[in-house]
Amino acid sequence: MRIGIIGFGNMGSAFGEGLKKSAEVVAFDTDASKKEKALEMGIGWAKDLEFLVANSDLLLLAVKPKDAGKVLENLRGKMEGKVLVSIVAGLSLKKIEELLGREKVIRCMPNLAVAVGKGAIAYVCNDLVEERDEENFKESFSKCGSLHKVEEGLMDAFTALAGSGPAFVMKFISALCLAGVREGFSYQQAMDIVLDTIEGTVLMLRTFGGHPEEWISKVASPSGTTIEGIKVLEERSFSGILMECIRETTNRCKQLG
Ligand SMILES: NC(=O)C1=CN([C@@H]2O[C@H](COP(=O)(O)OP(=O)(O)OC[C@H]3O[C@@H](n4cnc5c(N)ncnc54)[C@H](O)[C@@H]3O)[C@@H](O)[C@H]2O)C=CC1
Ligand SMILES: O=C(O)[C@@H]1CCC=N1
Repeated sequence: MRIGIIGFGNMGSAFGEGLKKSAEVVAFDTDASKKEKALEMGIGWAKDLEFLVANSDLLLLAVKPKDAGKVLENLRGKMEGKVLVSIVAGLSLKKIEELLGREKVIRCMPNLAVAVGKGAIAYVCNDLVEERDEENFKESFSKCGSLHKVEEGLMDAFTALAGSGPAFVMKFISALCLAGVREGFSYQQAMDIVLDTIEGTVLMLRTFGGHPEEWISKVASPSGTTIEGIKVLEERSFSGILMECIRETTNRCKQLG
């Protein structure tokens, strides 16, 4: 399988790391300075878009929303039945087909954790994508994280929860680290403690299952320490704030469409 990455920025290069494990990967970017990083990663470099398309079986569109339209118009009539996978936030299958023409398209929403093979990746196929196309997609992209086939109507919410998710998790981690510093740890000590606690908590939930609120009751001893912290989170509407965060992120994604 030969995969051509259009746009070798944050996401294009992150995907390159995972996709090269099971496919021959070539990249193209209008910013030639990205070439060095691609070659260092063992990824080929195409001198132009036409060369990339001619030497790929599947194309990954990894440019910003503002740049996607002109790329798709440049690809029009050149796909030769190949699959286009778009990770552009808010860009619907319908809009892609308006720009590209009636071609095989998979709308995909990953997150940056594809860089370490632990991405959360949603996808939806248009009606022209055949079973073998989807299998080829899953074979390569499953090397970059967990795949979630979703209805296109949930893609904007997935973008908010998972696509933007690493930024919200990093904000949570940063706040806990600062809290640790406030109590007397160095920042590095606090980060080590926080990351161990989050990693252990995730593993506990994935290993034993159950509902997060059940786990909170296992940790919060009667009249103990934890419940004082939970009280602050409830009083300051921690859950409500996160719901609004995801709602506004989802709405912005809809606006991009
Ligand atoms: N950053 C993230 O965590 C996520 C981003 N996305 C989506 O991925 C897409 C890319 O995002 P990033 O990688 O963060 O952006 P980026 O700005 O880091 O990378 C985009 C790359 O596209 C290149 N480019 C621009 N016009 C081009 C053209 N005509 N032909 C070839 N290359 C061109 C730019 O030079 C740049 O290197 C966006 O549509 C974004 O919505 C999706 C999920 C997560
Ligand atoms: O912030 C953005 O628009 C992109 C899409 C999802 C994550 N980053």
